[in-house]
Amino acid sequence: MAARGLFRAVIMGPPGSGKGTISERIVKMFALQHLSSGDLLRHNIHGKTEIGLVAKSYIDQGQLVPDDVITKLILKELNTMRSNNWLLDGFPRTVPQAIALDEAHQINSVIDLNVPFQTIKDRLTARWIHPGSGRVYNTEFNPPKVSGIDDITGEPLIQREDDKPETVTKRLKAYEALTRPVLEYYRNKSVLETFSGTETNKIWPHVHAFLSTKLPAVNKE
Ligand SMILES: Nc1nc2c(ncn2[C@@H]2O[C@H](COP(=O)(O)OP(=O)(O)O)[C@@H](O)[C@H]2O)c(=O)[nH]1
Ligand SMILES: Nc1ncnc2c1ncn2[C@@H]1O[C@H](COP(=O)(O)OP(=O)(O)O)[C@@H](O)[C@H]1O
Repeated sequence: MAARGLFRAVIMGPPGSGKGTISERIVKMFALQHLSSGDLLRHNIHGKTEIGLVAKSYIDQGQLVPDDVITKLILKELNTMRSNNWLLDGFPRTVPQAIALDEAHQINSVIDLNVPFQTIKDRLTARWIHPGSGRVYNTEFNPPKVSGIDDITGEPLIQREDDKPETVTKRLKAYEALTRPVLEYYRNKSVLETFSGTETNKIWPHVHAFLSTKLPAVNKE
C-alpha cells in the first residue's frame, strides 16, 4: 500500500488546462513515469481492444468512461510501475475513482491546474496530437516545426474527434458535475496544490518550484 520513499502525484484540471503540456515538462525535469488515462484509452481505441470499443462511444459523446472500466485499466497499469515515482494524468476524475485509487496507492501530491473555461475553449480547437506518443501541439502556442508533422518521429499529427466545440462543452459540464468534487476530496486530505492562471508558461515555474521541494531535478531548465 504505502510505498516508502516513492513519490506519487496526480495532475488534475479541466480538459485543455495544460495537464499534458505540464506533464511533459515535469517528466523531463524530474524523471517521473507518466501515465495518462486519455492516452491509454486512445491506444486501446486505436488497437480496437474490447475496452477501446466501449470507451470510444463515451469519449466521442464527451462523456466519461464508466468508473469500473477506467479504474480496472489504470490500476492494472500502475501495478507494472510499483518501483517507480509516478505522475498520473487524467485519473481520478470522479470521487469513486479517487477512493479506489486510495485503496491501492498512497498519493503524496495533487497538482490542480485552475484555468478559466473560456481560455480552454479557444485552445482545444487548435490542439493537434501525435497519437503514438501523446505529444501535444497547438497551432498558436507550440506549433510543430513542420505543419501537421510530429517533431520527433516525422509522423502525421491528428486532431482529436472530441475537441469539436460542442463536445468540448459537454466535457466541461462533466468536469463541473463529476470531477470538481474530487478537488474537495483531496483538499480534505491536505494533498491538494492549486495553480491558477491562463498561460502555461506562467503556471509552470510555480509547479516547478513546488515539485523542487519534493523531488531532486535530473535536468536543468
Ligand atoms: N494558447 C495557449 N495554448 C496552450 C497553453 N498551454 C497549453 N496550450 C495548448 O492547449 C491545448 C491543451 O493543452 P493540453 O496540455 O493538451 O491539456 P490537457 O487536456 O489538460 O492535457 C494543447 O493544444 C496545448 O498545446 C497556453 O499557455 N496558451
Ligand atoms: N479517469 C477517467 N474517467 C472517465 N473517463 C476518462 C478518464 N480519463 C479519460 N477519460 C475519457 O477520455 C477522454 C479524453 O481524456 P483526456 O485525454 O484526459 O482529455 P483532456 O486531456 O482533454 O482532459 C475524456 O473526455 C473521457 O471521456
